[in-house]
Amino acid sequence: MKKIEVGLLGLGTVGSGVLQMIRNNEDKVANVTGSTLEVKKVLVKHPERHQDVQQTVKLTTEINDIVNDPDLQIVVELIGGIHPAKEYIETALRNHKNVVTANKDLIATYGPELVKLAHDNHCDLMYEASVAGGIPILRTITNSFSADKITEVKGIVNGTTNYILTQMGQRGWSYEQALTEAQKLGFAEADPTNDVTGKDAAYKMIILSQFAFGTQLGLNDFAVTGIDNLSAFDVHQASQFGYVIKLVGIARVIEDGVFVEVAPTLVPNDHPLATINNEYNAVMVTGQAVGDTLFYGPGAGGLPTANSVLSDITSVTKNLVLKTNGNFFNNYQRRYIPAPADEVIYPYFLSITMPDVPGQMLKLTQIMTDIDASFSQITQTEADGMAHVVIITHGMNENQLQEFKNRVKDDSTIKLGAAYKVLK
Ligand SMILES: NC(=O)C1=CN([C@@H]2O[C@H](COP(=O)(O)OP(=O)(O)OC[C@H]3O[C@@H](n4cnc5c(N)ncnc54)[C@H](OP(=O)(O)O)[C@@H]3O)[C@@H](O)[C@H]2O)C=CC1
Ligand SMILES: N[C@@H](CC=O)C(=O)O
Ligand code: NA
Repeated sequence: MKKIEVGLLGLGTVGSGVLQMIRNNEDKVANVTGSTLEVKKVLVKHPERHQDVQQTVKLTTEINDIVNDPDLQIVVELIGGIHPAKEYIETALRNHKNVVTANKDLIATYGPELVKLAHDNHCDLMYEASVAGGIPILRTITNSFSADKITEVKGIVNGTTNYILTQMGQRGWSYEQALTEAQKLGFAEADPTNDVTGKDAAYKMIILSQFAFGTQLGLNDFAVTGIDNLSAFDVHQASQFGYVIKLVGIARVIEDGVFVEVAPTLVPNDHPLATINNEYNAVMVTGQAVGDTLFYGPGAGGLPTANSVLSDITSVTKNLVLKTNGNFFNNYQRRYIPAPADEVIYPYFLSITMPDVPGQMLKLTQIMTDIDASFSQITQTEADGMAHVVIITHGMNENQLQEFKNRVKDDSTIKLGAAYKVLK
């Protein structure tokens, strides 16, 4: 049986999982692909931290040991971040090595140019693990929705923030305590800023939009809000109304355009996304023909993510056996047109502080009336002479919301704390 040699870049949470899975599932991989897999070399930064594997695999700190090794046919990039991962992948592709990566930062930012480089060199470039860790979502969209018109992809695509929100809500942990635990468990990025600010989820929505709608978005094309400013008060108020706040990514076809956003969002308690807890993710794909479908699984963690990496490695291996490498992982392409703001309509959760004096509520009601918006639910609590008013509106479009924000900004007595979309 043919042997395929693999070079691994990175031996952290995911890299260790990949090494373990290749070794533990040797027979099945051989059976499925018609070829055996061997990890020949692993690139690390701190070899002294990996003494446990030093007897069984060659560790190196020199990238050229891997990208210039003529025997290696697959390079698996699991170091993360843009640089030097980008340069390492480029060299590997130029040297005709097939590449598998879990790096959403890189694919969301430089995907098209890396895809072209792979294609020009007749190599595969696959990245199933870059979105929603262990959920096989990219291959599902590209293969199983190939003919249906996808109208919306939305979901929880960051494990760290979902873990933090769950632990804060269910166990009363502080934000810091929950984040520290998510880091210990290997869910968070090396620098968790991207997780908590929503950037990691935004990268994943960029990739999901490529697969679902063929669009090539950049981070500046849509609004991204993380959970780093989410207040415990708002979480509590939302729960009083029968909602849970989740960090949700939405990519939805509206008219001829696509609306994309990542933000804390109110999810009704009986909505499937409300039940997704801890590091688990869920992606809801709606197709014109199929209707709603839901894909659920661990969004972070070593072995679950390694499983997605292995699905790519075995696909590349099958292509090597059949000599069919060099096809696009996803080849749907369409020009991105932003959705018209007046057609992006959602109810909103508005959290407002204002002096607890006569006439204030009238002012707020007047602003809502002026912008032609209306209340669906409203509560008021008082503390220290201030009224904290929480409103759930009826559907408002983005222009109305902006007008509301402008009007509130112009009124020195009314302070808008949060404006979150509400899912139905
Ligand atoms: N963790 C998760 O749950 C998920 C992660 N991902 C993605 O997978 C990738 C890897 O993540 P993860 O395993 O968590 O990351 P880790 O931080 O756990 O591991 C990174 C590994 O890369 C090595 N490394 C980092 N920089 C360099 C460098 N310049 N040269 C050589 N080696 C380097 C480190 O070496 P050393 O150990 O010697 O320091 C380490 O072994 C990232 O792109 C991440 O976004 C995707 C889905 C889920
Ligand atoms: N840090 C990411 C890891 C997977 O992509 C997350 O928490 O989801
Ligand atoms: Na995936």
